[in-house]
Amino acid sequence: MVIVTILLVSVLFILTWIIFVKNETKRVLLNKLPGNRSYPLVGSIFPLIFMTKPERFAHIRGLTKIYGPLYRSWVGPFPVVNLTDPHYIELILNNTTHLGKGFVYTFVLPWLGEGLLTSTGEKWHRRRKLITPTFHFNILETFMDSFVEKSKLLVELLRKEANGKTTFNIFPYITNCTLDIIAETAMGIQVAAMSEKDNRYVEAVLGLCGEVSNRLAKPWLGYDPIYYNSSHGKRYLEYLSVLHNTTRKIIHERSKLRQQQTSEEENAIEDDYGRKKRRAFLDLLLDVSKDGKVLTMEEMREEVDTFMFAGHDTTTSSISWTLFMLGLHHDIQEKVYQEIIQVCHVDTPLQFTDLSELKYLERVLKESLRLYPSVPTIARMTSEDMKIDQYLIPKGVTIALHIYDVHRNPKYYPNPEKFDPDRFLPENLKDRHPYAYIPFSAGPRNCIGQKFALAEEKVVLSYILRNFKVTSTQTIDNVNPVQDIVLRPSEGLFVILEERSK
Ligand code: HEM
Repeated sequence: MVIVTILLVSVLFILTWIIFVKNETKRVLLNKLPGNRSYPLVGSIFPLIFMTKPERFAHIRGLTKIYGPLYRSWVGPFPVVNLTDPHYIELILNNTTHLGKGFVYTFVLPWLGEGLLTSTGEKWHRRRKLITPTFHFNILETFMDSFVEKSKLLVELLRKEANGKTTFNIFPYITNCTLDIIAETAMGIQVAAMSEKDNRYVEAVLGLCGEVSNRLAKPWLGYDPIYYNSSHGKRYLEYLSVLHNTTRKIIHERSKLRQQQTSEEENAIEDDYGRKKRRAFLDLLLDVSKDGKVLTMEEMREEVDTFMFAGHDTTTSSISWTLFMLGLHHDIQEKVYQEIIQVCHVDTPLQFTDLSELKYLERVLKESLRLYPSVPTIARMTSEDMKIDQYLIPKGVTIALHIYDVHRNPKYYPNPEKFDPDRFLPENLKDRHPYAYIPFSAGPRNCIGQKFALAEEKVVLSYILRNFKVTSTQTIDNVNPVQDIVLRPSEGLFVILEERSK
């Protein structure tokens, strides 16, 4: 054991030294940018090592205040340029050159492989073209039945907690609901997460995302030989096995269902429950993987993993933070409620056409995503040298785009901490910089599921808010956000629900 440790430490030093020497030119150029002091091996993120996750999140926010909207940091031996002003963000996102992702994404490669989120170059381009039609606006209408059905089930489950006095964590309820929705709409199968008590898939997503953020804060864990021999790496592999087993099972179940279908059923316009039939995202993947020419089985698994994750964890975060904010602002919640009872009829389910009428709810959702963007930071890799202001940023540098900080920049959002949905009234939008609001990123690699997300969120929130009055029992100051890929409350989001009279 001692020999293995000595060997691993020696490998670590040699690797760090090689990267250090290789990065000499980059170091000279990037050290011209403002930024905090850097140390060998750990780079400039030394303070993060001793911090809790909420402290790390708060610390990174503080760096913008100290160094401004353009600063550099060193994550171990890797350079990162950080941007928090829309003018700089536009240079990266509105550009077809820097489409590759930063080194951070390599930590999710064993899980998501080279799916749409992580792939680059020609591979990404082909996949994006292939998958885009399955999330087209026109297809959303066929998902409505599923959004409504799952929302109703969620309301029934929440009813058991809604006694007007018990405080409980609403986050897991929302997670199970969005998981059921993505499984049914995109994969065409039922995972019944809402009916299970402890869902291993959900636990594994949470655990694996947490491991990725640990790797970032402890640079020595960035080296695979060290990581996979540590307790962290071993846990990562356990989570990975649960996740891949789940997605393989999903693919298997959908294939079996398709084989059982007669050609009559296949061509039917409606399913057995009289709901409009749709071609699920997974059906498209299965069709083009038949002979392995367009996608191999493993490539299909990568996309299923990508969409299962990106399609539920982000919407969970957004719905939950919206409820949290409404639970703190009862006046705004009341306005949303009034709109919902105007638009939605008691006896008939919410219709797709109703969604565009829920204008105030939409502004509330947008404002919540401004303050609590589900993905607080994204990254790109420069694929050629570029200039930002007077600084030359060389090829091969990770650019971190801090969406969270852009959205709280007082230059674009006066009194930025204030929850004010009217910031999204058309008259207040017209003069705002187009890259000052980017919860779904922007440009060619923007979120493919953003219309899906907004439609789903409106339905789920309408059903919850029509049935219950929500009160948050945490404050903004003690809710402690953390970034485990997605923005999460460190301990959960605690609320009291009170049943509304029908
Ligand atoms: C509130 C909900 C959501 C938010 C805030 C959100 C946000 C984002 C962001 C910021 C990106 C850019 C990531 C990057 O550059 O690394 C992204 C990409 C992506 N999102 Fe979403 N997302 C949401 C919901 C969804 C849903 C529901 C799906 C699928 C059904 C989805 C699928 C994807 C995929 C596949 C990509 C990669 C696109 C590409 O690179 O071509 N997202 N999303």
